[in-house]
Amino acid sequence: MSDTNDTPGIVVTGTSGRMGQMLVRLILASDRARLVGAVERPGHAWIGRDLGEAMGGAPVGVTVTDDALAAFARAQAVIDFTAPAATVEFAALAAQARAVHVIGTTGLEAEHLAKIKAASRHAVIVRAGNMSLGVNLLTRITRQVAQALDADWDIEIVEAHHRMKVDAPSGTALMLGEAAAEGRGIALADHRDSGRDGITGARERGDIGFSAIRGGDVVGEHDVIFAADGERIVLRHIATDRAIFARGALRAALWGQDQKPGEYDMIDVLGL
Ligand SMILES: NC(=O)C1=CN([C@@H]2O[C@H](COP(=O)(O)OP(=O)(O)OC[C@H]3O[C@@H](n4cnc5c(N)ncnc54)[C@H](OP(=O)(O)O)[C@@H]3O)[C@@H](O)[C@H]2O)C=CC1
Ligand SMILES: O=C(O)C1=N[C@H](C(=O)O)C[C@H](O)C1
Repeated sequence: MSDTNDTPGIVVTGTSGRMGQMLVRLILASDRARLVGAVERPGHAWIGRDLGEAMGGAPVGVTVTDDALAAFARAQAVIDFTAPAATVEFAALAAQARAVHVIGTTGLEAEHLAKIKAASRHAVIVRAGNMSLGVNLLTRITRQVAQALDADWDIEIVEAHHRMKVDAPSGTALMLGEAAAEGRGIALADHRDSGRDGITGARERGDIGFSAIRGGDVVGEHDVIFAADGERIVLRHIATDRAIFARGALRAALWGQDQKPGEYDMIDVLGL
């Protein structure tokens, strides 16, 4: 049963996480959406508590639950920055509840993506490895530059993130790699070179290389390097505040209200 208030009701999953807390604050401050649910995994210390109090502030009237389906059934959208196994489960439940599912989770593999695609037959899913305007614009620029240059220009993607990040290459790096491959007219899967270590041999012409740095509290930095003999082009995005991802996700949740079931990305949302 849906809530009757005019603005879309939103459930945030993984509310105790870095992105979860950022999303909660953004939605509570928004006059375009309402927070109607907060989901954590069974056994989490926040279950049964008021979300605001669990976050160390004033009560907000939303009790943290592990019953995702019941929460989703009261919502028009679910914003989900958690982990691959949880996201696949949430995709099926959001589809059952006919709620828009905004997926920011990265590290998704083919088996996860297939299940998300299946769920998108019944509901709107917006998924992107990076929800910021800047990075999505950078994917467009990357595609354009890759299209203009031939394989004499080696493409390398270097990313840096905080010490707690669990997946590599980052979702953003893969988005940028896909954009470069598209511009060059090749399949990334056939030319991806990540995790160099030891006697690797010389670089394969036409490959797209990935390197990952992990340390400190880096929010997210990405360089797309086009390196030729005698010159180099570097396209760079630096995130200094996770609010850019949260704002993009909320925008996607609102945009998704008017769409037909299917799988979308931030390029669709932003109209880039
Ligand atoms: N697309 C984008 O723009 C961005 C994507 N991300 C991605 O979002 C994801 C989360 O990042 P971040 O917030 O930094 O990570 P955190 O580890 O801080 O947060 C993840 C949260 O999800 C929770 N969670 C995991 N499994 C479940 C479950 N089954 N049910 C409910 N909650 C669950 C975790 O709880 P617990 O601690 O109990 O495991 C945790 O609270 C990552 O994949 C990251 O790469 C991050 C920023 C931007
Ligand atoms: O885990 C993070 O923090 C981030 N993850 C996303 C990614 O994998 O690219 C987006 C952003 O860079 C922050």
